[in-house]
Amino acid sequence: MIKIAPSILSADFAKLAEEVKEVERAGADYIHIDVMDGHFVPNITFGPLAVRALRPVTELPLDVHLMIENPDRYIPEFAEAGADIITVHAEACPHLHRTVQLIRSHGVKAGVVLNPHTPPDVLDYVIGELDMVLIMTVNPGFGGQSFIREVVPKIERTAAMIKERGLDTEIEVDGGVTEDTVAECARAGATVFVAGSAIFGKEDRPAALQGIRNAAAAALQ
Ligand SMILES: O=C(CO)[C@H](O)[C@H](O)COP(=O)(O)O
Repeated sequence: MIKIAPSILSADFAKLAEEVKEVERAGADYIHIDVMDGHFVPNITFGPLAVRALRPVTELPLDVHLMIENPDRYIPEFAEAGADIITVHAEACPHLHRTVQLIRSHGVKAGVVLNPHTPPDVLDYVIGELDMVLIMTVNPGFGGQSFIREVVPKIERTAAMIKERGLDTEIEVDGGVTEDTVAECARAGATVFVAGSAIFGKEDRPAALQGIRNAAAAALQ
């Protein structure tokens, strides 16, 4: 099952609702919202108010990626704003298990994000609590960066860990995902593909989204 999660970081912020509706009509599975605080990453984007504003715009799950320090401070607000999935960076959470429990206590799906340099071993004692693992294939902070191919074996290792334990945790990949790079991620075991510039940077968004989905599907045949 292949899921496509357009990242609104590359959308036109002046017409965000229309952009979200367009990718929903085009068959997107999740709306990926990149929350950046200017501390954990050097960029600033959306807060809970943006999630709240987008909630009535779409029926799709809102996949909220927190690239922030001290996420525990804001998880309740993002949950109340309408997030369906909240992912937090392992690198930002000294008490990762507690943070995951906090997300789940709000009835929201929980995920952990790994930066390109972070080994999957950090998931060892928490993976059973996770709905999603998000593997970054760029250093977080900006859209439009080049795919870091060295990360692909980490997708394979994570997929093997999930399979060995009989879990159904989703593996999402984020960063530089295009028609050209999605195949190797799919073959490695990823099932959810975040794409920002490869969708919103294109004139024909439905064709771009379908192109990524087709390339992932073809890789699995
Ligand atoms: O988390 C992210 C960056 O930190 C993003 O989701 C990223 O914006 C994806 O964009 P692109 O597909 O253009 O690489």
